[in-house]
Amino acid sequence: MPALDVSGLEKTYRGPRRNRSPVRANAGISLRVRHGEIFGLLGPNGAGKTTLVRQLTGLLRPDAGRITLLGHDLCRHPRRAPRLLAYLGQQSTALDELTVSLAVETTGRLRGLGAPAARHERDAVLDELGLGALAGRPLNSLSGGERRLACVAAALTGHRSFLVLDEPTTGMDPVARRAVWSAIDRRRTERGTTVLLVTHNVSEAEAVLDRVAVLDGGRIIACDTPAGLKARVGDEVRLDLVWRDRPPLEVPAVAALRARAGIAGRRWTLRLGPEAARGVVATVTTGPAFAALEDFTLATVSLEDVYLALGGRSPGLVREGGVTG
Ligand SMILES: Nc1ncnc2c1ncn2[C@@H]1O[C@H](COP(=O)(O)OP(=O)(O)OP(=O)(O)O)[C@@H](O)[C@H]1O
Repeated sequence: MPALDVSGLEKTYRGPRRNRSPVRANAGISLRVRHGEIFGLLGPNGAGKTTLVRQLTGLLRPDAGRITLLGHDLCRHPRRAPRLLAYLGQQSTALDELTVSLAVETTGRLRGLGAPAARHERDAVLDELGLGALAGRPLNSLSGGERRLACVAAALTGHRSFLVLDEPTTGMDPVARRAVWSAIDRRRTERGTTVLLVTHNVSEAEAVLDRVAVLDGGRIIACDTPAGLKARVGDEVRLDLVWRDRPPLEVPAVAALRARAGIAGRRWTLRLGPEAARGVVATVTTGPAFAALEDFTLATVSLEDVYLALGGRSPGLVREGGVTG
C-alpha cells in the first residue's frame, strides 16, 4: 500500500461575488507516494499545488475524489490528518509569540512526546538547523528567513512519518537552505520518513527528490523520476550567453538566434540540440560576436529546464518542441 493514494481529486473555488468566475484549482488529480519517498510537486504559480496539499492536510474539503493517507480515508476523516502528518504551510505559525525553543518544544509535546523527549528533540533539531543562537528569541522578532527556519524546525519535530512541506526554504540564505535539504534527506535515510515537497527551488531540491509531479492548470502533466523527466527533454543542452554591453545584432548568426532566446537583461538563454549548440559556440567565440561576449556557459539539461519546458506558461520562457504533457 502506498503512503499516500490520491485519486480523482477535484476542487473549485467559487468567489464570494457572483460575477467572479469559479476557479478549478484541482481538476482530477491522481497520484501515489510510496513509503520513504521524497516526492516533489512542481508547477508555476497558481498551478494548484497549495490547494492540493491543503486538502491532504485536512484543511480544505475536496469537491470530489479520494485521499488515503497511511491507510486512513482523509476525505471522510479530515481531523485525523494532524495526527498522521506534519505540515509546514506557506503562512506563518500560530506559535509566533513563542520563542524558537518553546515553539519547537511545544510542537513536540503537541505531537505526543513526553517532556524530556520533547526537550531532547528540541535541542537536536535546533542544533541540526543551526538555530542555537536564536533559540531564546520570539518568532515574531525574527527575520523572514530565520522565522521560516524555525518553522521548519517545528515541522521536523515529533517523529511524524509523513511530512508535507510547502516551500520550506522560502527567504532563506544558502547556508540555511542547505541545512534544510540535509535535514529532510536525513529524515528519509535514517527514519524512512515520507516527504511531499512543494518547491520552486528546483535545482536545489533535485538532489533530494525521488520522484516529481509537475502540475499545471490544476492537472498533473508529468510524473516521473528526475532522470525520467530529463530524458523527455532529450539531449538538449542549455547555452547561456551574457553580452558585455548589447548583443552584436549586426552579426547575422547572432541576430537569427534572438527569436529563440529567453532574454533577461544582457543574458540570452537558449535550449538547443548538441550539434546546434556547437555551431552557436563556434559563432560566438570568434570575431565581433566574441568581442561583444562577456561570458557563456554550456550545461546539460537540469530539472529546472524540464520544469520550464513542461509548465512553461510564464512569459519569456524558451519553449521548444519535443516535450509533451
Ligand atoms: N481561497 C481562494 N479563493 C479563490 N481562488 C483561489 C483561492 N485559493 C487559490 N485560488 C486560486 O486557485 C488556483 C490555484 O491556487 P494555489 O494556491 O493552489 O496555487 P499554487 O500552485 O500553490 O501557487 P503558488 O506557487 O503561487 O503558491 C489559482 O488560480 C488561485 O488564484
